[in-house]
Amino acid sequence: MQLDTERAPPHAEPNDDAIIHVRDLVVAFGERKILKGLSLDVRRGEILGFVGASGGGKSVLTRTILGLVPKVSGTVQVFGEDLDALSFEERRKVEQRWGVLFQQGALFSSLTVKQNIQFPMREFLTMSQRLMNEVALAKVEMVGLPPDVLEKMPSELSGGMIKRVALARALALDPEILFLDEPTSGLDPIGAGEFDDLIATLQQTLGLTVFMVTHDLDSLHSVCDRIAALADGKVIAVGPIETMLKSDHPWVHAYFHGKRARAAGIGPQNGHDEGR
Ligand SMILES: Nc1ncnc2c1ncn2[C@@H]1O[C@H](COP(=O)(O)OP(=O)(O)OP(=O)(O)O)[C@@H](O)[C@H]1O
Repeated sequence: MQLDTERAPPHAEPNDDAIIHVRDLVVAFGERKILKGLSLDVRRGEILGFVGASGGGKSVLTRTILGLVPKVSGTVQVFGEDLDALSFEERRKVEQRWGVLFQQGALFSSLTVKQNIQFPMREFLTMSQRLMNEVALAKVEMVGLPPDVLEKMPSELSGGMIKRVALARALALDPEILFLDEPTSGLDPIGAGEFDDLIATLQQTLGLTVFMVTHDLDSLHSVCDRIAALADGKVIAVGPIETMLKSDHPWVHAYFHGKRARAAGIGPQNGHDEGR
């Protein structure tokens, strides 16, 4: 089986441009190992799409990087820091430097949009109400929503608007890294395409690094600089779409050569070089 990792071997030191550095990561629930020695670098300033079969452990990896799931062994460094080695206060400082959009949007249903966006500000910072209001307004505008959305309740919003509000909240503290767990799931193709465009624009204007778990082949094609594929508890291919097309791992091959991939414009017929 061909290993397509274009990165250094698993025991190498982090590259200077690796803002997230994962080596030999093992995560298990009871006896059941989900991640079995996974290694991955996410480079500063890139949009990395993370794909893999359903139930394969994509969310588990995200949650482990965020320090929400304990690891059995291996190394996880974010901004060069090993979260497990940090004090509570140091860890909170690191947590302020990332924003997270979980799969379901996960807004607090009893809070207004404004209160949802201000939640991380209240949790991590001491800011006047006036300044928080200004920031909340700037964030809704940043994600393409009108100011009157600020006083609405989540139940009054469409699915696409909820995703945008959740994104505004993830951006509340001006993060350096944005974690997105299936950001376009549940959106219609037009809404998903607009959300992809928004991510790409924000990444460029804010200089973000984006780690995006997705099943959406359109997103992978249109916004991701690189893709990492998870199978059997490891990253078995990483690189641009062309690298995925070259992989002879059965899952990666089936995923990137299937009917849906062709419909998303992925493949040699669309100018992707498949040559070895
Ligand atoms: N807290 C937990 N306790 C026990 N098992 C868990 C826990 N969290 C996740 N799992 C299991 O780990 C496996 C990987 O789950 P995960 O949610 O990471 O998959 P995924 O790749 O994100 O899937 P999907 O694409 O469907 O969202 C699943 O079998 C899941 O049941």
